[in-house]
Amino acid sequence: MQDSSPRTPIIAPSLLSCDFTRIGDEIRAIESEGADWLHVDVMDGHFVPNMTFGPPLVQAMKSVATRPLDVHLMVSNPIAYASNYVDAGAQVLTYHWEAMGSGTVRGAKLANKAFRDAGAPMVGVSINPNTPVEPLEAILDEVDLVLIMSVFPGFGGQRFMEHTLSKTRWLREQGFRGIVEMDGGLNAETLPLCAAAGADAFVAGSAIFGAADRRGTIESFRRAAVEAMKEPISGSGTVR
Ligand SMILES: O=C(CO)[C@H](O)[C@H](O)COP(=O)(O)O
Ligand SMILES: [Fe+2]
Repeated sequence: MQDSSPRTPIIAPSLLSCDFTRIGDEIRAIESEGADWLHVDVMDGHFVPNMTFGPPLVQAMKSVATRPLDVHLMVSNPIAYASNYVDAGAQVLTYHWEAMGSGTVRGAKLANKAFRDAGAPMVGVSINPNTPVEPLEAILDEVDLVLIMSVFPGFGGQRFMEHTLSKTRWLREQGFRGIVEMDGGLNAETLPLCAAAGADAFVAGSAIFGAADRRGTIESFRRAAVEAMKEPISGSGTVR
């Protein structure tokens, strides 16, 4: 089944690439430059080899943000921290499939329930580039968003992995009506491929915060996504 409802692009700059010494100013600026969501990469030094934002810092971000905080938990025990991040202000709270019982339907169902019970306004599940998407079929009716990682999680500035596009297409082929978000290596060349494959939320860190003209970059990303979304979902675009 194909979903033919119109999709609206969500551009989500990743704060991982902002200037941490001026994070409040960076949030205000990127919102005024057109960000729809603020993507917040939470890393625990265990699930991924990097560490970033704890709940107090996310709460501080929330105190200046007017746009939804899209919190991507790259942590080994997401259930233990769900209520902390909801209380801190996460609007979208996403865990990793691989973190739950090494990737099981039972584990994911536990996380979905725990996140709902914690009061998460939107619940998301994410998969790494080497994790198959098909097992998620059993939980698609329980989540608001699926985040397809197009790089291995842990660091910004990596190269987009083209094979991940087929997972986005597969989700739409199943008739998944929630948000499909892609994250990692998105830029002017790769973002339209994600949109054409069926994604509607686009995370970009280095391509936005590293741009001389952030407003123009966000605008051009949005235009490219709108254009790509006009076509039926198909094809397997190539990346040079
Ligand atoms: O989840 C992430 C890394 O684990 C980031 O959201 C992602 O890497 C964004 O950075 P860039 O756009 O520079 O690839
Ligand atoms: Fe992320």
